[in-house]
Amino acid sequence: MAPTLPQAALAQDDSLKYRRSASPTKSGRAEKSPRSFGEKVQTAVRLRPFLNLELAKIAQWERRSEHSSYSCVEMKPDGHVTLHDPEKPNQPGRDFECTFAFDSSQPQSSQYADQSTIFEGVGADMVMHGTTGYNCCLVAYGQTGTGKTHTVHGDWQSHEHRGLLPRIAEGLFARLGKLAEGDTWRVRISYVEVYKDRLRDLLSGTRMEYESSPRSTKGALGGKGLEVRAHPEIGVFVENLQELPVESFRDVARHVARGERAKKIESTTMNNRSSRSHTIFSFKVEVRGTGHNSLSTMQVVDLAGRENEQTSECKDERFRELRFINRSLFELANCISALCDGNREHVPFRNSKLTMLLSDSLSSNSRTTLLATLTPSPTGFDENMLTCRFLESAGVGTRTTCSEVGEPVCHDGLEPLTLRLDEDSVMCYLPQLLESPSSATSCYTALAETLQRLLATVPAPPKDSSSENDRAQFYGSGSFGKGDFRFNPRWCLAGRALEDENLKEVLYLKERVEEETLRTLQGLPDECREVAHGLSEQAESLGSELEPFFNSVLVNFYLDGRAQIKWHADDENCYGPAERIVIGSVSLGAPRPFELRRTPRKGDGRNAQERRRIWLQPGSLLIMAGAMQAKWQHSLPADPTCSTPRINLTFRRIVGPRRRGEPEPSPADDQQRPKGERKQTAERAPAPTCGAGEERVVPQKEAGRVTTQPVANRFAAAEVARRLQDEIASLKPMVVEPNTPLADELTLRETLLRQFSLVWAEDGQDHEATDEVTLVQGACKQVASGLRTASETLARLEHTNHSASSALKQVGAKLSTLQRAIQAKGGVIHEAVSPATTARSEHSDGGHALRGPSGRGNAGRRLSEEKVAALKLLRLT
Ligand SMILES: Nc1ncnc2c1ncn2[C@@H]1O[C@H](COP(=O)(O)OP(=O)(O)OP(=O)(O)O)[C@@H](O)[C@H]1O
Ligand SMILES: O=C(O)CCC(=O)C(=O)O
Ligand SMILES: [Fe+2]
Repeated sequence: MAPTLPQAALAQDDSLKYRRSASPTKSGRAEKSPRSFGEKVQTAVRLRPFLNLELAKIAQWERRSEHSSYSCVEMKPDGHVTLHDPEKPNQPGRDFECTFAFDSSQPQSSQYADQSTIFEGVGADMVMHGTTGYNCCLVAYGQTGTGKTHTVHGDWQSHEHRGLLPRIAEGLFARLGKLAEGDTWRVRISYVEVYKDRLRDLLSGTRMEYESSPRSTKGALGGKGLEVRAHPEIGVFVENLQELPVESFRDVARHVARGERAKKIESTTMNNRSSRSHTIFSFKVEVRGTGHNSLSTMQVVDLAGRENEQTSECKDERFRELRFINRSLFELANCISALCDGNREHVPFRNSKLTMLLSDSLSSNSRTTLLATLTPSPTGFDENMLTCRFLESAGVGTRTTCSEVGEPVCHDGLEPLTLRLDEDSVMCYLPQLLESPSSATSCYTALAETLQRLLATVPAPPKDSSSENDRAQFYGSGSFGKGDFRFNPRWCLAGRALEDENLKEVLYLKERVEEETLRTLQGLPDECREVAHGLSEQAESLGSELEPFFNSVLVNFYLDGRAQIKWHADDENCYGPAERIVIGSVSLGAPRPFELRRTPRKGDGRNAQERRRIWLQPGSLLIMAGAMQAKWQHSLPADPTCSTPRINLTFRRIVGPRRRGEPEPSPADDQQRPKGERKQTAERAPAPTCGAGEERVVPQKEAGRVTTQPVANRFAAAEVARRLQDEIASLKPMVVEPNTPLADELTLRETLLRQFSLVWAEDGQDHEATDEVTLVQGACKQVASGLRTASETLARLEHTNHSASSALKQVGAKLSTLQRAIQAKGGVIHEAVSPATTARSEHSDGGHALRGPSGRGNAGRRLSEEKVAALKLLRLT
């Protein structure tokens, strides 16, 4: 049965097109061409049948009639695959397109793709390319137990059940046998295993054990150490790896059988013969003929299977292996993202042995096939989604990740780490803040439950995967009073009312973080303590009973690996001088990488930056101290291999608001930053701001109790506008007739939105820095009229409507900034609607309006009770 091919692939002889685009060099190595990665990569998906264990599970569901249809994957013609979320049976499913979609789920079906179908689809081409001087590479990728090894190897002994590799070997020798008379050929093979980021030669013939040190270059006892090297002429190679000459399929089979015995295979709950290592099998094919010589490499890669670290039942050594597997797959995904992003100069191949080994195949003009394996089991839906997204990212390639340059120093061990980043910046990492991994899990579960409950009360985020969705999707901040904690969820600037929450998990974590931060900072080596000036003094105040050291926390909720936070520093003025900010960051849920780079300076080349990466484990504590926020930036990059949520809590100390007279960063300052920096910084989830527009000096003690702070920045503006727009969009279909209550509400919200746009449009301008009093006046008038309309809107909307009142609070914050700005420039604040004035009006509770120096104001306008109430509210902020 032929594989299902998209029309595009049928329309042309793709192999011919490929051949024309790159010619083999004299040395046989294909030249680099401008061909983009997405173009030279083909993607294939193979769906395996249900396994007995899975069928048993389905039998259980059937009894409880929970599921009406079983397979979560639908294979369609033309390379289309649809994944159905078993939890949402009424939704249409998510479509993916690839070059080949092989359906091996039902052996009886006429569509059934057996081993020979797979070879015809993706293997035969490789043989053709390999014997005509082109490099090619096939990478089998997928969740553990989905059939990668079955597809790559199958049963070598059986003609019918042989997998791709034996079929490629067969095809290769068959083709070489048909070369013209006089042509000669030579084939050498190698077989290397990457286990826990260490290499082993599977053909070396010795029964090998790994050395204990992961950094050792000696991969095996009894054999020479293997190391990946890069050579400008010959490319990437493995030093000391054997390349054995072979002349027939039988030779290859014999060597592979021996290698397979040495391979790291263990039984896990997901697969009783699970590959715990990645293996790369290479054929080097040299052909010498009259008029042409060629040399090419064909690689067949059987990756170890990805598995969810949160749900995995793997323990001890199996779990440690799993972490290495997932990390290296993350690096592979990162490289593929970088390759797809045509603008990226650097691909982070050096971050793992696996990616280094594949770098030539992926980056030179080699033909790459990514073959992903899927399970039909509904329990595998999430993992299938990740697998398909991985393929999609290779095909579409718009994702950007942040680990593009430099050589990060990685830390993913379990031992504590203290890094003196430079003369006065220190970072300490404790992989386990809580007593045990299980207490981290239960803390995560409890907190996640509350956050999910809060999320359920606000509008869902937009479905698209636009850049808006690319950062932490939910955040909140809170502060600590005496023995309690108030949390303000902030996913909901224009959403429904949310009760403040006293999250006891946060209180508990805070106690642990303070204790550990104190201990860690006091225990720093002298030279670190001294250079990180202010640390000892700060550490002392940690012990004070009167005042907690950390008086605020920012909570980020990352739904899955797509949510990310781009490069930034937590250097808002409210934390005090950037040279001495201490932040304690707790991670719960999915492990994610965290990256550091020096704050870019003007003129820095893209590769100039020093970088670090550490993996933040669930239950870990990262302390950033000294001048770190002044000299370094951090980011939490997207992780295409992560499907589960993560919660991060950064405990901070707010020491006061933006200092008096200090201007907001002007667009001119912004221009000094390297390109690309501005947008990223603006887009990050805001820290618990102390009110960018607010100048009231908050006494230190009071700072701990400030719970609601206006978020006066462009991010918030965009967010408000977007939320309102979303709401309007969701209301529109419901409005059947004009003059209905819903239609009225819609109109009101639209008005509110317009007002916001006006108000916030001003936000990018630096009112304080300019001498243009008129500018301030203009803005002031806008705000006043925005306030008026918003108040009227509030009056007509439900009194308790949180969206309107929180929106008003922000308008209010803006208003008071402008009031002060006008005063500073000699303008006149006209308390036009003083209590005395309003006493003459029907609703005489007081209120005020604002006038610019021109004297034209809103005096005398009657204010409704609601508006007055709203204004009172505003004055509290
Ligand atoms: N297409 C298929 N037809 C029949 N059985 C299959 C198919 N694919 C996989 N299987 C069976 O599923 C089980 C798991 O397959 P396999 O070991 O190849 O998975 P894997 O993806 O390599 O797993 P890991 O990553 O853990 O090594 C095996 O018992 C295998 O025989
Ligand atoms: O999630 C993290 O680990 C980092 C969060 C962060 O940097 C921030 O919120 O400022
Ligand atoms: Fe941060």
